This record gives sequence, structure tokens and C-alpha cells, in this order.
Amino acid sequence: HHLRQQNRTHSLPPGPPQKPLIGNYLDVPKAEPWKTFSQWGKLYGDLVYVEVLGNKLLILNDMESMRELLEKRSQKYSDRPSFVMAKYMGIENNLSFAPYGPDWRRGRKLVHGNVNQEAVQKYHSLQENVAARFLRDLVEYPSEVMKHLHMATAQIIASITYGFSIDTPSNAYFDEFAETERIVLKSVVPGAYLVDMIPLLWYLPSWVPFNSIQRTAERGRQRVSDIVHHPMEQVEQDMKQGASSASFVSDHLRESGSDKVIRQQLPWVAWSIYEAGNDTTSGTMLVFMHAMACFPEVQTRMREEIHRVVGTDRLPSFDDRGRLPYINAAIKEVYRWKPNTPFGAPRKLQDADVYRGYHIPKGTTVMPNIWLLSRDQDSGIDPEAFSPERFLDTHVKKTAIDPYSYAFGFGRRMCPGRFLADNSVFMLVTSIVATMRISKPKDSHGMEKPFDPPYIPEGLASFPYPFEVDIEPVSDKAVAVVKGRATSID
Ligand code: HEM
Repeated sequence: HHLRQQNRTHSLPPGPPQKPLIGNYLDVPKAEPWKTFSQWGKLYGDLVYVEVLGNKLLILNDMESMRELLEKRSQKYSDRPSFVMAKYMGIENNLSFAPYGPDWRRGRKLVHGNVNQEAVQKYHSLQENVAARFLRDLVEYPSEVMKHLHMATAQIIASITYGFSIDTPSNAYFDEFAETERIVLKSVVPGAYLVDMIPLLWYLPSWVPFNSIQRTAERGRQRVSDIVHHPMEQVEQDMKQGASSASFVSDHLRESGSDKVIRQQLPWVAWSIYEAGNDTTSGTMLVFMHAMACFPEVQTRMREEIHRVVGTDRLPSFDDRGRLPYINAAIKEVYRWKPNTPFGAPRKLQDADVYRGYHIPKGTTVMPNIWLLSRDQDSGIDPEAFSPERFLDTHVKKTAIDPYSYAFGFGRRMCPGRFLADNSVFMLVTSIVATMRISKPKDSHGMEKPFDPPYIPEGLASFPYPFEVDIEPVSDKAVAVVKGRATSID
């Protein structure tokens, strides 16, 4: 009764008109929906409400509503939407997709212990070593830059999570991880599987033509289970032989003793770290490579700063970071220029709410339009330009919105890996710029080839597919420094 009254006095937030049954289904494009959401923002205001086949969606188009709802009211806004396929495949055991509750809280605590701001310092030398090896690979096989990049981020995260050595050249798990990742990303996108729109389909027998849902689900479940448990078994085996190095998994296996709950959850939490931390970091690095090829003058300014502060006799280290303001601004610019998660990671509202005089129904999927924040014009610099200057008050009257306030999410479900991620990005970015020149690909006559790397157009994450780019050492001395440093690790 109370709710009905609330409904009467408060209307839903505005949005495009709906059609019977399908609602706004035809209005929400699959490719780059955040651009359409942003246009709606201009038409309907900062809160936009749409319905797609009975699913309620609320789009937040301003920082204030994100802070108020996702942070101040996080008690209600920290659940995730649920998907039939994902649930069946076990993907809701992954921290990123888990419902808000005791399992999520326990898992989150485990992760936090290993990657909080203090703890990530113990990974500095790992990150420096991986960067040095990565540079040597670039010197030796520059045309395989995309492969090297993916390997570098995978090595960092696999070492931290499972203790796998960075000497493992092409670990058997990496391809398996990558393949499972595709299954995961598909299963948490509204509408990718018809069964999430029309749940009744699940109950149709599988001999009905075209109804392969249950078979797909079963295959996915098996794959997910394999990738969650195989690396764990390896760690346990290594531990028995005394051959495992410290890692998230081995530390917690030692500490948890016979705690059954933790032992059961640990493989899933470990996989969550790998799953959430690998493609996001490599994707961010691909955006960086894209930007460097398109904006050579920024690349030059970055290199000048490094050479001025660090010199050319050694590779950059974490101790240098505080003295590299232009580099730090350029890293912010990478997060802003093409944000990884243009509409964040969706939340599900657990109880009906009232905000700015509007009624927001229970169960509504809430999406912060991060992409729109990234397009702000406060600095007066074109949002499409890659320009670190927009973050420097020595260059502009008003600096752009700080991407650290939106690129890693909000409130209780904010990315717990953000310090680790940012350190990896800093180390890889500075190492590359210090020693390598990145440019658009050229043909055999030295003419620039057309260059416009396509981005994954739909789903939660947005970064380029692997693309061709030219890469060469800045000097013979740089090659010598790289080789010397890499050899010292061997
Ligand atoms: C540049 C790289 C990264 C970006 C841009 C990024 C971004 C994000 C975003 C936007 C979210 C959703 C937050 C929300 O719902 O408000 C998230 C969640 C998460 N991230 Fe990251 N992330 C990155 C790297 C990492 C790394 C290296 C780890 C490894 C520890 C990690 C672990 C996680 C986990 C476990 C979650 C789920 C949190 C939850 O649902 O409670 N991320 N990340």
C-alpha cells in the first residue's frame, strides 16, 4: 500500500516514449549505446529511464547522481543484475558478478588484503621486471607488440594470483583464460542470450529446433569450472613439492588451514582477480598505443620529461613517479580518452527508492554513464584530442574531471585492483616511452598505412582489437640499457 502511494506521488524519471511490450527495445542500440544515452541526457535530463522487454534501466548522466546513489546510498545500490546463463555457468561465483551478500563480502575482503594501496608496493619489482622483459621482446620482435603486451599483463596478474613464474613463456592457461573470458563477457550482456529476455525459453526441451540453450550453458559451465580449478590444482601440487612462490592463492591456502568455506571460495576469488585484472589492463595499454601512434607530439613531450628526470642510463622505476607530472597527466588521459567501461559495471537496485522527486522501482538496473563524464569540456580542450594538458593547472584555467573519480567505479563495488592496475600501467607506459618510438604502420615504401583501430563495439568493456603499429628503439643506447636490465633478471 505504501509503495503504491509512493508511486502515485512520484513519477518515474523521464525517458524516450515506450512501445507496448517491447518498451524501448528498438531505441537502445547494441553498438556504443553510451552515445545514445548521452543524447538522451540532453533531451530528458541527468536521469533517464527506459524499459527493454520488461527490464527497467536507469541511466545516470551526472557525477552528482553517481555519488549520491552509488556511494552515499550504496546499501541499496551495490547488487548486480542477474543473468540466467551466467548463473547456470557459475559466473555469479565471480566477485565481479556476485550478488551483494555475505559471499561477495568475504571474497572482497580476501582480495583487498592483497591489493590495497599499501600491499601493492610488494609487486613493484615484479612489475619492473616484467616491463624490462617486455621491452627486450619488443627490441627483438617488434612486429609482435600486441602479443608481448598481452603476455606482459597476463604475467603480472598470473604471478600475483597464482605465483606462476614470468619465465613461463606461453603458459598453457593463458589461452584457456582468454577463451573463458569471451564466454563470461557474453553471458553478462543484456540480450546476448535470448533466454535472458524470454526466461521461458529455458524450459523448452532441447530437441526443439534451434533451442541449444541448455547445451551451450552446460558447455560454458564446464569451461568455467576447468579454468577455475586447473590453476589451483597446479598451485597445490607445486606447494606439495615446495616449489610454489608466494601468491594470493598460496598465501591464503597456508593461512586458511582447514576453513572449508574459504577453501571452497578461494579458487573462484583467484579467478575473479585474473578475470577482472587482465583484459582491463591490457586493454588500457592498447588504448595507450593507439593514442601514441595518433599523437606523436604528446609522445615526444612524455619522452622529454622522462629523459630529463630519469636520464637515459637506466629504465624508469616507481621511485621516479612523483617527479613525472606530465607522465601522470598522460596516464589520466589514457583512462579518459577511451574509457574501458563506458557505462561502468551495472548495479541492481535492491529496494524501491526516491531521488530528485522520482520513483525508482526495485530491481532497476542502474548504469553510470562514465563515457559522458569523460567528454567534459571544462578545460576548453576538445574531448576527442589526446591532451594531458587538460589535467595540468599550469596549462588550463579549469582542469578536466579527474578520471580516477570515475574510471574505476564507485562505492562499495569500486575496483579493488585499481592501485595494482595503475602501477602496471605506469610501469609499462614509462618503460615504453623511455626506450621506444611508436608510430602509425608504414608500407614497404615508407608510406603511412590507413590507421583507425576498431574497438569492441558492444558489451561491458570497450578497447581495441589487436592492431598493427610500428615500433622501434629510440637509440642504440636504449637498446643496450634494455638488454642489460633484462639480462640482470635472467
Ligand atoms: C586499468 C585496469 C582496470 C580498470 C579500468 C578497472 C575498472 C573496474 C570497474 C569500472 C569496475 C566496476 C566497479 C563498479 O561496479 O563500480 C571494476 C571492478 C573490479 N575490478 Fe577492476 N579495473 C582494472 C583492473 C583491475 C585489476 C588489475 C584487478 C585485480 C585485482 C581488478 C579487480 C576487480 C574486481 C575483483 C572487481 C569487482 C568488484 C566488485 O564487484 O565488488 N581490476 N574494475
